[in-house]
Amino acid sequence: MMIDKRLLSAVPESKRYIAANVALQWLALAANMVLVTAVCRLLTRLWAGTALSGDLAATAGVAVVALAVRFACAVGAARMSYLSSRWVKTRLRGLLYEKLLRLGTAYRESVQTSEVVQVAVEGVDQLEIYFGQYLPQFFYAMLAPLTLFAVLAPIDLPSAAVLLLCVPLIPASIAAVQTWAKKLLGRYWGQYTALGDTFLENLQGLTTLKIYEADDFKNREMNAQAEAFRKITMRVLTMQLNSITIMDLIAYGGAAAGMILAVSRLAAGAISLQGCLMILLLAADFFLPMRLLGSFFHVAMNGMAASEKIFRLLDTPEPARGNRPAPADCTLALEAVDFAFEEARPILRKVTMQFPKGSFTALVGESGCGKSTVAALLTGRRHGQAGRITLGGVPLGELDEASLAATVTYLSHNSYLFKGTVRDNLRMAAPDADDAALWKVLEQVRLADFLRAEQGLDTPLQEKASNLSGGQCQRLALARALLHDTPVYIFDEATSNIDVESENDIMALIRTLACRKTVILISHRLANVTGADKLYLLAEGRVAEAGTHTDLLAAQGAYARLWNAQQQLEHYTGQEVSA
Ligand SMILES: Nc1ncnc2c1ncn2[C@@H]1O[C@H](COP(=O)(O)OP(=O)(O)OP(=O)(O)O)[C@@H](O)[C@H]1O
Repeated sequence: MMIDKRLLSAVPESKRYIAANVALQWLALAANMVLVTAVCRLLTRLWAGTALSGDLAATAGVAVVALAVRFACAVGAARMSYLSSRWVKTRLRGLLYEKLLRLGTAYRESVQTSEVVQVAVEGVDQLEIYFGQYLPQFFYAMLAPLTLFAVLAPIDLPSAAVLLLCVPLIPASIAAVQTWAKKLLGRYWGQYTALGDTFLENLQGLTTLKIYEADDFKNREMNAQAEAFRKITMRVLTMQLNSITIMDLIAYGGAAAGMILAVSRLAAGAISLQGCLMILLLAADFFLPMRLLGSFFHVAMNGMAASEKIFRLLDTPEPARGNRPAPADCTLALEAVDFAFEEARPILRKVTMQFPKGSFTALVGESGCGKSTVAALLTGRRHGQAGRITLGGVPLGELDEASLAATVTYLSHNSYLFKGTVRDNLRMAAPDADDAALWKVLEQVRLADFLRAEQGLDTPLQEKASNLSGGQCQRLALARALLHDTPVYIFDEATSNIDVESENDIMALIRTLACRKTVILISHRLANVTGADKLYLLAEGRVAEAGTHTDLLAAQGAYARLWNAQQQLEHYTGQEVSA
């Protein structure tokens, strides 16, 4: 009940540090008992007037040694706590990291980024106390009263028995609140991650909120959420404080009961003065370890609530992953694929498409018709609910993920550029590429002149390359994609959000690339796709039309209507500009 076996077995290395910690605390207790015995003997002799001249020096010597041992044990136990905590952090964060890697590119299908951050940082920190302090204290709190009982029982069995029997009242009081506390802490963690989620989102979207003057509204919304979190935090603290007060009452009450009994036994002449003094001085030690355990317990419970989240993440089903290498024939195909984010709202229905090796295919259709979803399926970031998605006839699920990544490069309009230098960002696509190769792709995307005027390949980039323009970011992302040099490229609206000059440059590069690679181009602008070997028009989750630009125009269907509408618009805009 108070020890989570799965948690313990997740970090097996911590067991020996916990054992050493308990042993050191026990040694400190033994030193304390020796000290108390020596002091009590001296006091008794002084009281009786039988003290010898060397008694004081001998007791002082014992005291110095005992205190030195206690100090060394305390330092050692703290070191063991630290080592155990260090293992917990390393191991659990390692497990979480490996899990995310195994979930692969599809990880966001099952977990939210902010939850991963909170669980891996704060959640694991909570477990540091569970392993470093709570677990050693749990075992020591069992051992200490039994040891004291073994020492005091021969002196006076009734007093020692009363003290021992009162000790379990502390864990009993903890158990009484445990079920309730568990529920409360579960809710506390739920609200904590939800608040973190909102905070992260609002922080990322702060500029947008300012532009629309919606920051005040979001502020109130977050205040309400923070207030709810404050309330539940106060409830957790109240619960912990109340429980600590109850434990204190039991601890001091129990010790007092034992002491009163010992004094009355002394008055009745049933025990010696030295025995009575020993019981008086050691009575509190029966309860202190259990009392300390009680105070760690609430932190440990918090850690256990966090561990549920950790295990939920670790238990997230992983997509079936094979280990077959990508075949030489890099023809991609979708056969009768169904896909839905929510069951009630199908996005793709029985979609069949072929992207033969070396071909140039375009996906077009109205916004929201599922073009990017097809791209996500082809790159393994999403998984279809029915049908087959294959590369060279091999289902994607059977392919080794690295091999798929080495075959297909995906470039969207918001590819991630990392903080660092231009070289760092390019090198992640080709770690062995030399500077000449990097400059070559930068020339191709027409970014070289700009970078030469800056600091060349060492030009620093801020987070998300916020110190570059939209067109420059897009060109740099394209340079990185070209450097990756895979047989298949998927461009998903790679020219949206940028100026006409950049768009023309990038489109020219994509067309050149299409002469030697398999290219799949998703574009809302039909003028960009007229040269494609085949066009697929998606509508309402189905392939509505397929063929070359000329075929589809001749068919006079939805594509032709879309084409005419866009032509009219571009012609009209052109006239407006020239007028
Ligand atoms: N993570 C998601 N959860 C739920 N629904 C989603 C999610 N992502 C996309 N959708 C929905 O799936 C549908 C298809 O989205 P998709 O991004 O594939 O469209 P698209 O054709 O690429 O659109 P656009 O041209 O505007 O980029 C949309 O209706 C969208 O609302």
